Formats: sequence, structure tokens, C-alpha cells
Amino acid sequence: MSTTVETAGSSVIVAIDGPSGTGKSSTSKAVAAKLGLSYLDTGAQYRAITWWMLNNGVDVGDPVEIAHAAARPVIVSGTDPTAPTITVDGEDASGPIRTQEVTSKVSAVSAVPEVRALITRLQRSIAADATGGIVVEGRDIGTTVLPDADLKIFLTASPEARAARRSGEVKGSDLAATREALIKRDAADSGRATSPLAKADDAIEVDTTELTLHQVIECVVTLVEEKRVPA
Ligand SMILES: Nc1ncnc2c1ncn2[C@@H]1O[C@H](COP(=O)(O)OP(=O)(O)O)[C@@H](O)[C@H]1O
Ligand SMILES: Nc1ccn([C@H]2C[C@H](O)[C@@H](COP(=O)(O)OP(=O)(O)O)O2)c(=O)n1
Repeated sequence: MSTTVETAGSSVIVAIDGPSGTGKSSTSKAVAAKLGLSYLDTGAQYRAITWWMLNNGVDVGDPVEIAHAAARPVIVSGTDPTAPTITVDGEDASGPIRTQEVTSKVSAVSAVPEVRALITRLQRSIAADATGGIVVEGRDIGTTVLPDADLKIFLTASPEARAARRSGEVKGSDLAATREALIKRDAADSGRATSPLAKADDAIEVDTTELTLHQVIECVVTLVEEKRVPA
């Protein structure tokens, strides 16, 4: 099966991967908005399917059950970077997919090959429909979903910086517990057999530990502009 997504004119396909808290979502949304590109949060799709399974009696400890149920929910992602949306069977899922329960189960659900095959197909079709170009963020975009992307970025940051950023988002959260949970999820996402979290060989690595979000956005905007194909 071909994995090439055709683009026309000055469109550009940007893949941004990396572990949690490195700034993928904030950077991708800002870069897409600034350059008039679409935006896709693939983590939100894995969270959405996990949320649906938890709500529909699927035992998320059982990969066989997960695989059987994988095709049942209809997941739709809106790709406007200024107002990204996600629905499951027509219901707005943007709030419930961020709960601690979903966060703690999403690595197990997203490790199941049938889930990845379905979501990967959906992601490729969204990218193919984004004729003006798109920024797609996740864990396996540069390696698996869009290996022919025009630009691949791999964001990193120290676990301490990532935990501080994440716990800054949740009032009263415990920094040490957040750090441990992040490290555990990184290990699960990097260690799974099917398209693990990994840097593509041709990705540009940006360590954001000592950078402000503004600096990261400016860095990626410059890299995209260099790659943009003239109309
Ligand atoms: N370079 C940075 N410096 C400080 N805070 C940042 C930086 N990048 C992102 N953040 C903040 O860290 C949190 C996590 O960022 P996010 O973009 O959601 O990361 P990811 O999508 O990689 O999990 C957000 O609150 C965001 O504003
Ligand atoms: N392309 C992707 C994106 C996310 N996932 C899985 C693995 C991640 O732990 C979860 C949640 O991703 P998400 O980007 O929402 O996580 P963070 O916001 O960075 O904490 O989904 C994946 O397997 N492949």
C-alpha cells in the first residue's frame, strides 16, 4: 500500500513527534495558525477511542477485546488550528478525553495493532484532504503515518521540564507523581511492537528544555518556510 499523500501548490506536510509535555500541541497549533495550515492532534484520536472503550464496557486490559471493538466508534477530527475539535459518534469528546482515567489507559489501547491500523488510515485520509497543507502531531507520524512528510520535527525536553509543564496545567497536582506517570507512559509508548514512539532518521530534533514556547514556534515556522514548495 502506498503511504504517499499527494500535495499541490505551496502546501506542505509537517510531522511533529515526541513524548508528552515537549510542546507538540502548543507548537503545532501555533505554527499551523500562523502559516494557514490545517492541524491534526493524533493523540486526541487515540484518547477518543480509549474514552469510547471505557464507556462501552470494553475491558481495556484485554487486547483481543480492544481489537474486536476498534472499528465501532466513529471518530471525527476538526482540523482548524484555532478551534480543533474531536467527536465520537457525533458527541463532543474534547473534555472527557483529557481525564486522568483516559490518560492512564491510552497507552494500552493505542498499542493494539488493529487500533493503530484504523487510526493510521483515518490520519492519512485527513492529511490527503488537507490540500493547503497540514501539521500533524503525535508519536509515529514521521516514521509510520506520513513517512514522506516534507518536514519532520522530533521535540524533546528533560523529564523534569515536561513534568513541570504538565503539572502546571493541573491545579494541586503532585510534581513527582506527574514525572513518574510521564516516564511510565514514555516507556510504554516507546516499547510497543507496532509503530512505537521514535524519531525518524530524517527528523530534526529540537530540545525544548531551555527554550520558551515562543522560541520553539519561531524555530519551527522558520523550518517550515524553508521547506515550503513554491506554488
Ligand atoms: N518550551 C516551553 N516552555 C514552557 N512551557 C511550554 C513549552 N512548550 C509547551 N509548554 C507548555 O507545556 C504544556 C504542555 O505542552 P503541550 O503542547 O500540550 O505538549 P505535548 O503536546 O507535547 O504533550 C502546556 O501547558 C504548554 O503551554
Ligand atoms: N501518533 C500517536 C499519538 C498518540 N499516541 C498515544 C500514546 C500517547 O501516550 C497517547 C496520548 O497522546 P497525547 O499526544 O494526547 O499525549 P500528551 O498530550 O502528549 O500527554 O496516545 C500514539 O500511540 N500515537
